[in-house]
Amino acid sequence: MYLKCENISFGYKKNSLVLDNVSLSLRSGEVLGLVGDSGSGKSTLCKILAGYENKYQGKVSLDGKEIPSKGYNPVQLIFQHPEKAVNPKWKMKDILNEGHNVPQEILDSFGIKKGWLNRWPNELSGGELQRFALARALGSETKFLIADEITTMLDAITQAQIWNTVLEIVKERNIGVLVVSHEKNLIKKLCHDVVYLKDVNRV
Ligand SMILES: Nc1ncnc2c1ncn2[C@@H]1O[C@H](COP(=O)(O)OP(=O)(O)OP(=O)(O)O)[C@@H](O)[C@H]1O
Repeated sequence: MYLKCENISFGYKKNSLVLDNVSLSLRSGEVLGLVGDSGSGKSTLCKILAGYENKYQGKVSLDGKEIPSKGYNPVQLIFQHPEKAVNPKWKMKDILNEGHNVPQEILDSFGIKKGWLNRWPNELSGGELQRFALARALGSETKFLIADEITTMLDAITQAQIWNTVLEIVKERNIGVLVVSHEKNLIKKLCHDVVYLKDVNRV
């Protein structure tokens, strides 16, 4: 299976492009790094790939077909700040099982403790919340994971624990992963290949 974007051009403002004719292809089971200067449009491209932004030119496809806009999205996006992706008025157990029931074995592999399920999001650390975000995103229908700086705010040990778990799961399930990071060592350690996004506004 392939997740592809072809000739993507996009700007938030008229006459000002953030992405100019960008193409990228990610196959099942591949761990691909996406690097580039700050502001070059990496997060914007992630949003386009996961269907969060629709007003672009070009084509995004999953095995040559358009990604369905309704129902479970097989392309799941995880952000740097998990607290922004959760409803602060919901308990973690409700956030976790909003779209589908997350299997106990996924909770165990991310080290999610039973007691955390009854807490509010603001009663968890960034690392704990990110484990929830990943467990939720790795539903059985997930085919691709877009990881936008997901461990940037975490200490080295937590970062390693989280990535080890993610890599184990994606390998087992043949999920393709796009890893956005500024950390060269992390990219080198995790990724089979790397693409560089050029800043269109830099000469
Ligand atoms: N919602 C938005 N509205 C207007 N401009 C935006 C919006 N989001 C991002 N931008 C602008 O688009 C450009 C690309 O931003 P984006 O976050 O995609 O870059 P990035 O490569 O992920 O950067 P970083 O590495 O710093 O996270 C930046 O100039 C940014 O200011």
